Amino acid sequence: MKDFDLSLYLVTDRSLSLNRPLEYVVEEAVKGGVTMVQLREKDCSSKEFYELAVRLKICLKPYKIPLIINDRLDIALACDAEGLHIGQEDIPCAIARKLFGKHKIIGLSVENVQDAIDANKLDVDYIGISPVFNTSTKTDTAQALGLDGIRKITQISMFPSVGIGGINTGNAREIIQAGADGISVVSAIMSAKEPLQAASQLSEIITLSKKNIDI
Ligand SMILES: Cc1ncc(COP(=O)(O)OP(=O)(O)O)c(N)n1
Ligand SMILES: Cc1ncsc1CCOP(=O)(O)O
Ligand SMILES: [Mg+2]
Repeated sequence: MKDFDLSLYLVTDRSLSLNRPLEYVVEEAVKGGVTMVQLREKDCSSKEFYELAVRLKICLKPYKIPLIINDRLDIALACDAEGLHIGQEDIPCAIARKLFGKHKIIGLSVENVQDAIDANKLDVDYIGISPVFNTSTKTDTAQALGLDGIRKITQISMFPSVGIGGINTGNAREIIQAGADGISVVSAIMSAKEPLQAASQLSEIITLSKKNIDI
């Protein structure tokens, strides 16, 4: 049984970390309640990506928080990450599964209802509903799905899900109420003045939303 909790999933972006070291922000976020971490690097060499992945793996190990690598199966294999996140234009899921192994976590982005129907035939462990809202963190996205998109996709998907895109303390509750198992955020934690506090606030909202308790 794969052991992972999608409740509060941090996706990194060093350009949004207010010049603080990546490990500092990630560790504070984990102390605040982040349950999964994805290393997402769009502009660095393979060497740097690999070195960052190894450092984050060491940083997360004492907390037993899974490290997921964005896009790059080679880096995920090289650092023995717990998981890989792929999108619709990335390496095909079947190939990733074959090379990465059945015990590893594979997440797939779904950008519309048809993607979610197609994903039901694939060997993935979770889906990222992407994007829920427009965001300046990633501009090459499909059309925003909104809360209605989350409702439709979670109803037909066999897999646990996170919403991603424009999520913060103001709308996290709605994401869970619409049917997602968790939220995935970049700027709400990476750019927070106090990442520990930001994660802790989001974590509390998710916990209460799952119990259907008013805040
Ligand atoms: C949890 C999660 N969901 C969706 C995405 C987006 O993946 P993708 O569509 O491949 O886009 P990039 O992140 O590679 O730009 C994600 N990274 N994580
Ligand atoms: C990586 C990614 N995939 C879809 S939207 C997005 C960025 C989300 O960033 P933010 O949480 O800052 O809106
Ligand atoms: Mg991708």
